[in-house]
Amino acid sequence: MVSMSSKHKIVTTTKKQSKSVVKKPHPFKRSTVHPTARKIIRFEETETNNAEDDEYDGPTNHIQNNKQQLKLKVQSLLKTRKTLPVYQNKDEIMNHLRSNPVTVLIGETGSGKSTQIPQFLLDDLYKDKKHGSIAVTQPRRVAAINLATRVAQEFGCNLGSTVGYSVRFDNCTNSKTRLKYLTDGMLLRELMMDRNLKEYSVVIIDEAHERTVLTDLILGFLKSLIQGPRPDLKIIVMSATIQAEKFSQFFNNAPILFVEGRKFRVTQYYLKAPSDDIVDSIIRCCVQINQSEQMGDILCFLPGQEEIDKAVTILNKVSEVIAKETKVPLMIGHPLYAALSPAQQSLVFSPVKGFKRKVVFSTNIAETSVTISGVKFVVDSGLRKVKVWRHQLGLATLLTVPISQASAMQRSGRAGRESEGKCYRLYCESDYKKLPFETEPEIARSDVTSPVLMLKRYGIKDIVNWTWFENPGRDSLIMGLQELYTLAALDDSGKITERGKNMALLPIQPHLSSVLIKASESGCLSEVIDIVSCLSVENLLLNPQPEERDEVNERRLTICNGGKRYGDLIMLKELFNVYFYELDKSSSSADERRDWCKELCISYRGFKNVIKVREQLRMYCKRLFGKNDQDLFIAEEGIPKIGENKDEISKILKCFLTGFTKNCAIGMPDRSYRTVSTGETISVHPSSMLFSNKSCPGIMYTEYVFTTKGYARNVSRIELSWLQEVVNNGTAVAKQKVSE
Ligand SMILES: Nc1ncnc2c1ncn2[C@@H]1O[C@H](COP(=O)(O)OP(=O)(O)OP(=O)(O)O)[C@@H](O)[C@H]1O
Repeated sequence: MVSMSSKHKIVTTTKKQSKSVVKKPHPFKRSTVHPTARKIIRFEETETNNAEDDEYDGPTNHIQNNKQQLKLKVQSLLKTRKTLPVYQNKDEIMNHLRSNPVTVLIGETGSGKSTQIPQFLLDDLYKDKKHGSIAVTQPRRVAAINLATRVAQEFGCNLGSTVGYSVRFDNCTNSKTRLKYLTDGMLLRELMMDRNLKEYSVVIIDEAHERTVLTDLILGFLKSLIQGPRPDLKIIVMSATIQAEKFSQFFNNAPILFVEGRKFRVTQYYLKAPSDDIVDSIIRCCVQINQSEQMGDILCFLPGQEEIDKAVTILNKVSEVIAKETKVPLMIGHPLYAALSPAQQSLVFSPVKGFKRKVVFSTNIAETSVTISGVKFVVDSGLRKVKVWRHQLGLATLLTVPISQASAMQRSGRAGRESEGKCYRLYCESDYKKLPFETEPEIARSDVTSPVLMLKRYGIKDIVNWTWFENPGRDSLIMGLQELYTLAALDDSGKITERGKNMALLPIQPHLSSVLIKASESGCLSEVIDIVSCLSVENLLLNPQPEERDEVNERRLTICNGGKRYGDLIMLKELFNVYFYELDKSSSSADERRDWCKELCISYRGFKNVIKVREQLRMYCKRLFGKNDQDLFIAEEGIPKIGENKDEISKILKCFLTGFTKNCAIGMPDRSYRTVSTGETISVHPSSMLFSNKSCPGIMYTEYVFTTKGYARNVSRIELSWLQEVVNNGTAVAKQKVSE
């Protein structure tokens, strides 16, 4: 059914049939794990369309190679497409989109918004021989890649030709691409290069309800574009939940189009009593599903990498034993989180063969837009990790918090993509009702330094009164401006400097960008790129089990002479050198490298990612700083022994100090550390090389975590004179930029 918001008349309706669901006793109830789980929500089901297959009405001239194969795939997928509520209402939807410059489109999960609407628009572009392309933004890279892959198949082209994607460090498009799925960060980057987005005739903001900082920023930019230089740009804001009014009001009461109906029902089950060990509960739930349910894969949502890695290890061990003893499918656990390489992430999409059941343990990166073919069951811990920025202190804290109801719906929606599904919520129904309805917009709890830099790069003078979708507040903006001034990205009059412009073009946070820029001036770019690459990969160094910690630290210390004295940044460089120069470049086998990583409790996959990020950063730096290979690779003659070179180390650490001046603490006579920004006491995290070194005059850290108290992570030893030198230099740079 397609209808306009209550303010508007209903355009058209198709028949909808509500089926009552017969309540059968469910094995979940008999479980030793969740004896009290019960079914409480029924989902309505829309009537499926049994219409005859039409001829595919898309253009045919885009099919280039392997034509026959692509065509066969198109035809088979067309059958599925036609059952989607969005496809069934194609004409009404397209009439509406054609006649409105901005539309807010609301549809249930799985109704076909993300895959179908862009294709209808693409057909229109071809039919009407129009110029321009279509951009579809996604909050996450996994979703962008997954959708582009699927849509290329449905459309009948090779991925990266007519349909492609662009995510950080991976661009799969060519000059013929007309439909591009891209992360919102990439669209913002394009905006920095092409102010009016000339390339596009349509921009679709998908999953707008996620309200990431970057989505909010794009909404603001789009509004100023259609009110200014691009009145012709068509904008579609797509969302699965009911924040519709807010989006509509922002775009001067743009019409809201509701596409009702989901294809498959998902039944929810709740616990009667809350569980306190979420990993244990999730494993038990999987075992129970495996024993009592029909074939079908399982998707589990956990808050973070640590819980996921633990769950994968336990499940794979348990599963082997159970499968030997009883006649149940062998469960194969797979992790899915942002820090994995794209190749590792893509493994979760491969089907498992034989009498096996795939169990994917994911963070919320699989929560929206992603379809993992074969998944019939979702198990939801109800938790997620968020970074909360305390702008008064200039510190970010990582917290595990309950999700919103909207997130819970999205998560359960992943079970009903190809057939009816079941969602097991590992919390009580009463707790579900207490959850906030929507996820709090990220901008309300984030550091806005990076967004402010983008706005400045774009030429916005009055940041406070810009077309914010949600204004982050004066205090937060002023903190962002101050931070940029400290980084010499802005001059005294608040204008962006050349340094600031370069910082905005690098695909990393402003603090790290400023470190790279300083390194390019100091002649240690190559070394600093290596360290920044390590820092850009989440959880490269894994947390050893408490009983192994001393042993692992001892092993790390043996390799890292410099790290022992100067801390974690130098240790990263030393580890990188061994991995890259001694293992990766020599003929060491993958197994040898894996074993080396295991001994030191380092993520092997993480290191492979580091190498890729490093390549990309080198490319950016070459372009930006006009460095040639010799400048960049000068340190590579022989195996650099960074730990023995004091001057080199101080040069490197001073570069980091330019980006992290605020993240420093001074050693006190009682051997505690006090932060330079607020005077608070801060402790060195036990995971740091400097944990038991109590004699540093000062420390610099790239991360702050708050658990029972404030901890500095990624800690380096600094001399207080360096701090003075860097602060003085910073002021001099700012002054010089003003006089220029
Ligand atoms: N990679 C895929 N593999 C198998 N089926 C897929 C895939 N991608 C999409 N589909 C099918 O197309 C349907 C519509 O997907 P689409 O992403 O367009 O829905 P949506 O309305 O955008 O939902 P959501 O907002 O939850 O992502 C899915 O329910 C599924 O049946």
